[in-house]
Amino acid sequence: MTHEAIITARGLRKEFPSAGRSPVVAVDDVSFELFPNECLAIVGESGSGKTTVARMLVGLESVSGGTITVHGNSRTQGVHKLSDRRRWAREVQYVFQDPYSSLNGRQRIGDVISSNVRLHAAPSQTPRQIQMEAHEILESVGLDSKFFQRFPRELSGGQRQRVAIARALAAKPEVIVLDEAVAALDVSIQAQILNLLSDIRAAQKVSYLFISHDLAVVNQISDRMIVMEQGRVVDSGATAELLANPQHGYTRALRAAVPGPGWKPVRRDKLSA
Ligand SMILES: Nc1ncnc2c1ncn2[C@@H]1O[C@H](COP(=O)(O)OP(=O)(O)OP(=O)(O)O)[C@@H](O)[C@H]1O
Repeated sequence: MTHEAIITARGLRKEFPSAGRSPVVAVDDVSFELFPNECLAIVGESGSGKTTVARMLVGLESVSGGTITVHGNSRTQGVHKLSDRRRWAREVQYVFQDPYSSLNGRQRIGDVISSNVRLHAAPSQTPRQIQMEAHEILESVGLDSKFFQRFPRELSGGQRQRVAIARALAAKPEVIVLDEAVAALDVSIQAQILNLLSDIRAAQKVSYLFISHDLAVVNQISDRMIVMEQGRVVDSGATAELLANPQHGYTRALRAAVPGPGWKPVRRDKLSA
């Protein structure tokens, strides 16, 4: 891991207006860094502000205070030019929680992927090369050529989430934000997707900002984590250490709430994935 962060958030703040009352402070003084090829988890219960942080990063929400930069370039002001939008998209892609609503039902899977490849392709790339690349990307997420002609409704939840990951990869991003990306899936399918994400990270040197309320999942995939409660970061550190020895009462409470007999943190160096 080099020491130059890709993403740097400093004192990030988000207020939402609330009719007749003082604004809701969804994110309050949040700071973190994301380094190349690492997986940083943002953990917290529903409403703690995780998604709002991610939405500010990708420009889906304005920033009320503080800064968020990618390679030192501010994302606080938003972008207007198409070329800047494309650059932002190449830097950071977003995979949403719900694989059922995040894909356009009328678009074939092949088109979902090839349209994103095309958007970020070099001008010299031919349509045939773009098609081939789209096939390769689908293959890399475990979906063979027969999926190219299919529609989202013909796929399972896990397969759809593979498509959503493939669509993100088509932009060749440096960072993928995974926002509760396995939360809607059965536990066995979750494990397959987490393994896939680990394989992709090993092969492609991509970084993940992995948003989740589920410490068992975070334990499997992330190197470091920050814990959010009511908009603030209350705990942070290496995932295995923090889960073994949570510093903050809130992290201890989250940790204690993880279901399953004999649940214990797994050291990353003992993980096979
Ligand atoms: N557009 C909005 N307008 C007003 N309040 C909002 C808006 N979006 C989020 N909030 C509020 O901001 C707070 C943080 O929400 P956020 O969705 O970021 O939390 P979260 O930790 O991601 O939870 P979840 O996993 O349920 O999405 C909540 O109190 C939420 O109600």
